Amino acid sequence: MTRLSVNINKIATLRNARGGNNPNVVRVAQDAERFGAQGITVHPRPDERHIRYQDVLDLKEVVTTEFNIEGNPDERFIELVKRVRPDQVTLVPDAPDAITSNAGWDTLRHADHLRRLVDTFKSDGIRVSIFVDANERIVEGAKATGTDRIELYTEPYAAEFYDNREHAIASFVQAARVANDLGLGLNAGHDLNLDNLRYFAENIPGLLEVSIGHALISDALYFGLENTIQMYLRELSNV
Ligand SMILES: CC(=O)[C@@H](O)[C@H](O)COP(=O)(O)O
Ligand SMILES: NCC(=O)COP(=O)(O)O
Repeated sequence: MTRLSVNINKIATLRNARGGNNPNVVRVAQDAERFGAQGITVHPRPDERHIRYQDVLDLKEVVTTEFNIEGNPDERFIELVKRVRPDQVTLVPDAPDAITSNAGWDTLRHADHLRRLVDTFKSDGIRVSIFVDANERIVEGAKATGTDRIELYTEPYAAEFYDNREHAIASFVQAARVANDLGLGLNAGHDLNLDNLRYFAENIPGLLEVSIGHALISDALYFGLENTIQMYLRELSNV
């Protein structure tokens, strides 16, 4: 079974546009759970352009499903995650000025750094996932850090999906097989949507979780949040 974690960054983007508290990020998280989300994901960035560090503290008080905090592990992020102790932390190597996440870790080059991070979070009982490209050697490198899971960066899959889905997914299937063989848990995310989700989930062995934000929140403008979450869950059913 593949679980759906709803990324609520874009709710905070909308809230921040006016400086008030509408929409209310905490309330949306609670509603998303009520509508069937099996997890809540947030990605605080140093400029707090969407999720603020205070949001993460507030969400910790109310989230009852899996709480997943993603981000680049700078000092402030590490301190926040260790204070909040979410169910899962996902380490993402994006630069502070990146518009959005645009690559996974080079787990070979940053092996020592990642090993230390994995140790520090695991010693607090936090499950660790490392954001990676679909590349066998990179997955093997992730295993060597001691991480519990990896999250496959799915933007290249999403970008090629409409032209050639078999080709788009091939490297992801291979990377997933390696992860399965190594006993690494498997998550995935970035640019997954109602068109490409089922094909991905049906073809990736051992896919435990997808985190979806941008497309899901955009779809909610048309279909409403409750319907939209149900539509995404339907794409994940019977896979
Ligand atoms: C790690 C990942 O792929 C997502 O967290 C994505 O980066 C969403 O972040 P933004 O909402 O800031 O684009
Ligand atoms: N980890 C990926 C995520 O949380 C959401 O990414 P996106 O759906 O906003 O591209």
